[in-house]
Amino acid sequence: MANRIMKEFSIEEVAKHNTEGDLWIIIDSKVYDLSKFANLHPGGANVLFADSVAGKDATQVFFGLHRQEVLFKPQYTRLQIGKIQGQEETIRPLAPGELSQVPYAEPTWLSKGYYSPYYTEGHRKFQVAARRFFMEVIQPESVKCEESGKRISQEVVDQMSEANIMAMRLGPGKHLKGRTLLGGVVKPEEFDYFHEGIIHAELSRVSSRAVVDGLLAGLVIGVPPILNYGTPEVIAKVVPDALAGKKYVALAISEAFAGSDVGGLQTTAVRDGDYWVVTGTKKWITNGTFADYFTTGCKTETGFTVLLIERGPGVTTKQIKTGYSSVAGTAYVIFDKVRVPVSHTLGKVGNGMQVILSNFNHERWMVVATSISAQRLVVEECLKWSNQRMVFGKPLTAQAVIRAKLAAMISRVEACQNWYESVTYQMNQMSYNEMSSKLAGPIGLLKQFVSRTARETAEDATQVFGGRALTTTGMGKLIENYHRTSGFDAILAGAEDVLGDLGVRQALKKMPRGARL
Ligand code: HEM
Repeated sequence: MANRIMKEFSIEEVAKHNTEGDLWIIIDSKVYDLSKFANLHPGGANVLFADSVAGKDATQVFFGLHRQEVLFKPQYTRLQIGKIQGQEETIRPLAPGELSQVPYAEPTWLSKGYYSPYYTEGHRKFQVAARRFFMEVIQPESVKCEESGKRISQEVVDQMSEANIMAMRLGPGKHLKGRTLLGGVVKPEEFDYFHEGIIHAELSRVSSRAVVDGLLAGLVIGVPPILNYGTPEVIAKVVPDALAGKKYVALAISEAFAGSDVGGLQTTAVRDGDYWVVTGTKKWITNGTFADYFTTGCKTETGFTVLLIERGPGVTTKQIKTGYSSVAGTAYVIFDKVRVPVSHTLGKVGNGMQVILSNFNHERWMVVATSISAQRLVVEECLKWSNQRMVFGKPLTAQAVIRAKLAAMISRVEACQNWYESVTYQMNQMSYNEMSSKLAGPIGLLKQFVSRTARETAEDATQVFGGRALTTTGMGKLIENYHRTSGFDAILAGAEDVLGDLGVRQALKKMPRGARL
């Protein structure tokens, strides 16, 4: 539309076209001819013939009922026949990479005029490139997959692997060596956890909760145990293909018998010469429906052991219907006497708990990063909506009760963000082992806090949006999705209460023996 030369009309001229069969309206300085469209309008024809709409400037009423993206759909863009003389549009979508100017819609470090002790100009450049990539490549795919429930397309996986998104989602480390990250905007040796957090945040900003998981979250949690505990042969066989998007990996720990209680698992692996024979079931396995490899927690004679199981004879996966879209590929996995080479043992036999626990920190921190970004988007949606929505002749923000909800939402997301940044800074300074011993507790507490505030914000946002928050399409569609799925973060990667308890138990272990009042 920007390239088309627009005819200019006066307000008086538009006003003459106000009848059935000859209907024009103005939205944000643009003139639309709805004469033929009226009978196709999803909201019905008669609402368009109202005196306050037909031939008039309908900007306010339009934005009380539609998201701006409606106007940018090609079939509706075509309805524009010109613009009003002397007026310019004020409402436009953000360009790829552009920051939102809505207060609190971006973290402080991205807000003009504010400072950060953690983020550098390099992080900022990286963020711009990441936002552009996620808006251009991932957002359209997210909308498509969320609707169809189909897994992410191979074309998008290929683009992600070309930009090395999957490799970056695993965090800093040797696996980045020699890779060109997002077109070279950051060098592998400079890449830190703040960079990685940006990837998670930008992904979550453009994707529904299910798509965040569908975009290969299984790999993010399933590959680190291979990288950290696999033999060089196993790493060479699996990791390059996984990071190139040619093979898919899932982490298979939880079972119907045991979720956060890893000690209660019942999948068994019994030695038979150079093989393990694995029998058991796994539940809630993200990306499991399409995974080629399963990083699997098993009970062995001498304790808990992690094995890498390749899809093959004896491995069956079934899709589980969940409260979010099947794009995440959540699976029930059955291992029926599966023969697994002993060389596919990750770490020492009986030492599986360490393999899994050390991985949990990164997974939980990632959930925190994605969850905060989603929460922030909800704050932005609520600020915009309550500002534009007119009730009893005033914006919704004229109601003190709405402002109080906004205050609570903003405070929660800012608290989460600041705690997250402080933990991320610690991660940047610590070795992997140091992180395991010093940050398991704080990350558990942080995740508990973030998933709780997420659900409180989901409740508040639903009240702010009212009935619109109950439908999967239209004004409140993001809020509906968030309200339905924000609880996932309170369960996946460790149940909220268990994580809070972990944090306290870790603190109690470190209490000085002589601590007294
Ligand atoms: C270019 C002009 C317009 C287009 C392309 C358009 C398009 C649409 C679309 C696609 C929907 C389905 C819901 C959604 O996706 O948001 C819708 C719903 C609706 N539209 Fe329009 N519309 C236009 C103008 C108007 C105007 C001026 C009014 C003024 C009364 C209006 C009233 C409604 C109503 C009442 C609904 C139902 C909303 C709901 O279910 O919550 N539309 N419109």
